[in-house]
Amino acid sequence: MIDYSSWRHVFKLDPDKELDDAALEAVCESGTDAIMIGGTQGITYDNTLELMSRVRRHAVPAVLEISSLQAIVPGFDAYFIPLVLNAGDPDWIFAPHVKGLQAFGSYLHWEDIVSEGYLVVNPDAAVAKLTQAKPVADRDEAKAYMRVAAKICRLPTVYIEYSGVYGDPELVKACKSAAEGCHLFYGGGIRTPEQARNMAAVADTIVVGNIIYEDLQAALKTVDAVKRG
Ligand SMILES: CC(C)=CCC/C(C)=C/CC/C(C)=C/CC/C(C)=C/CC/C(C)=C/CC/C(C)=C/CC/C(C)=C/COP(=O)(O)OP(=O)(O)O
Ligand SMILES: O=P(O)(O)OC[C@@H](O)CO
Ligand SMILES: [Mg+2]
Repeated sequence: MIDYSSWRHVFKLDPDKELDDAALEAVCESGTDAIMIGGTQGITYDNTLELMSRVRRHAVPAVLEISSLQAIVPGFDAYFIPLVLNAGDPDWIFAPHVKGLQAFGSYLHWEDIVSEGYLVVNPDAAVAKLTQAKPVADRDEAKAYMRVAAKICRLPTVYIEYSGVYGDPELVKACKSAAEGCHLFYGGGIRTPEQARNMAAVADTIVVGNIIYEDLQAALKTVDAVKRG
């Protein structure tokens, strides 16, 4: 079973985006705790397999955040399975999971599966549109979602997803105060060491994505900011 409890920093790589070998090596050897592969749009079996194989040249743990039944590739260290807490279309809460278990049930190693309560806070993110995410009214409501995930559903992890924009550290802090043993991931809009440090102060793990493709050197600086203070 993968031990994500000590992870402070994760890079999220998108199979639908280009990254040359030198950049990929820099990301994998950066000192980040893990590589998460995932995205909402353009995720296929082939592009996921290709990216996983390239990441596998390095020792860093590699996990898949599943967004499509058609792109579940064997060979990852663990599989993170999102359950969208504020999905407006309830089919995104359990329907693909039922299909997934029908398709893969007998091949499953449950110790490699990590359930992830997903709170989609940025209404403009692709995942918000896909799942018709209900707007999160305020910090109090975010905290209540967190309690539903941690205390009622007893999920092991929650992911506060702001994909594309930098979020509200006070909202994340409120969620953390209600997490009680549930591991809190934060992702969205981290572009500077200061943003990385600020979110790492309130979340258990920060996830850095788009900046890898926009400014690699800036992305690499977020690792040291979190891991070396
Ligand atoms: C052979 C083998 C290894 C067997 C093991 C198989 C296995 C692990 C089976 C699991 C069975 C199972 C329960 C499957 C569920 C499958 C599934 C499709 C679940 C649905 C997940 C879900 C709710 C997806 C909705 C979208 C979502 C929440 C995606 C998360 C990732 C995300 C938001 C990425 C960020 O995207 P973003 O950067 O904003 O978008 P772009 O793509 O535009 O960049
Ligand atoms: O791409 P960014 O905005 O860094 O967000 C990271 C991650 O939370 C996306 O799922
Ligand atoms: Mg993305």
